[in-house]
Amino acid sequence: MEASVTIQTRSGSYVVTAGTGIRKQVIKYLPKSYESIYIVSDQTVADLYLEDIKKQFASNQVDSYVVPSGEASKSIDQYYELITDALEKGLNRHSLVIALGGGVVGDLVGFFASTFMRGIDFVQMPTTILAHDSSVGGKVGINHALGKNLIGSFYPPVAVIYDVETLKSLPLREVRSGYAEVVKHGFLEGESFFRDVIRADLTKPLDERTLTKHLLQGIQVKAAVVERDERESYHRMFLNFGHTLGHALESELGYGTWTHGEAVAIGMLFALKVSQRTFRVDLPYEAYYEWIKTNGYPTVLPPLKAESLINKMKKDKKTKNKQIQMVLLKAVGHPVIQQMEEEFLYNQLKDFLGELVD
Ligand SMILES: NC(=O)c1ccc[n+]([C@@H]2O[C@H](COP(=O)([O-])OP(=O)(O)OC[C@H]3O[C@@H](n4cnc5c(N)ncnc54)[C@H](O)[C@@H]3O)[C@@H](O)[C@H]2O)c1
Ligand SMILES: O=C(O)C(=O)C[C@@H](O)[C@H](O)[C@H](O)COP(=O)(O)O
Ligand SMILES: [Zn+2]
Repeated sequence: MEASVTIQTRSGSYVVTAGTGIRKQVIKYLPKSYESIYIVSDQTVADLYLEDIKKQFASNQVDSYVVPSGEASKSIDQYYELITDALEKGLNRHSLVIALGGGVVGDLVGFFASTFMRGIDFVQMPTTILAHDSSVGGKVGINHALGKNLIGSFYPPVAVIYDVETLKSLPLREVRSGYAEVVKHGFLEGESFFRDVIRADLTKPLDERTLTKHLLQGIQVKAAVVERDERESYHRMFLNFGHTLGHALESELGYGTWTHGEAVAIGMLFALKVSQRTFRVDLPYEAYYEWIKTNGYPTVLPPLKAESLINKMKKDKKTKNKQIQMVLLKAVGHPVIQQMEEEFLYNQLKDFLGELVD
């Protein structure tokens, strides 16, 4: 199986190829040849797949660097260490950087590539379900103690090489986490995709055809938005559905305590509730809540202060005129950007946290 989607934006175009076993033919998907190759991965992924990629290049042409697995690697310290290592190894503007891993590696390495010598080419080689989202669209960056992804840039890769075979080694927690972004794409696209996604039973081994179909549908939803509004002047904000609270939770709980997908899953539940109360519409809140519970997403929160979360939400990049903006739904497939009145939002959040606390 192999399928490709071309992403065409004002800043250029690149091809996303998804297929089984394609990590073993990297050179086939590169847009040109390079003086040297620098592969960056995390420890877990490197142990599993780094050698498969490395051995495709001459030994005097390829170098690699391995970062610790997990969200904590999206840090300014890790970024600086990467720059130092690359300088020591003699990387230059004729080199190619390969980000082999999930969203953490993709975001960190993409940001490194965007700033190293004012920018060198990089390729995304996603290895998680979640990275069907993170590897496409060119958002790269790292975290700050005050908020998620607050340091970053828009820097598209020159290619995305997505070997879906690597997803077989993902632990259940990461399958769940990745599916949160798949269901997000369903909420944004419409009833049919959404209903199809929440039919998935993540606790059982995933049917490869269904998984690949969901990933490609998700990539297409994302590609269409990115092509329309790469730099997020308006429509791209829709891709932030569930993220205003989700990012605040990640930061407030401590990066890596909850996965990105777990936090976004709860963020979407909250966004559905707020949407229903704001627009007096009937959304599939119960069906979605049931799906996340049955599939083992965390639905019980440790005690958290609504006030602290609201302060984190104010640091969100969508904030305008000091007012929090959330992505809400008028219907499945009909997202809107809504300026939130602070007292209303605070009360909604307080109620919501009360319902989810142990
Ligand atoms: N740039 C974007 O558009 C965008 C979009 C969505 C999410 N993100 C970011 O992505 C990050 C989350 O990405 P993630 O969920 O992929 O996390 P991740 O990169 O930390 O990977 C999750 C875990 O799975 C392990 N892993 C990765 N691939 C594996 C494989 N094939 N087999 C076994 N283990 C494997 C990793 O070592 C890690 O421990 C967050 O920082 C989030 O903010 C960015
Ligand atoms: O690509 C986008 O745009 C998204 O919002 C996708 C999100 O899933 C992703 O988590 C992204 O990193 C969030 O972007 P941010 O600008 O809010 O940090
Ligand atoms: Zn996300």
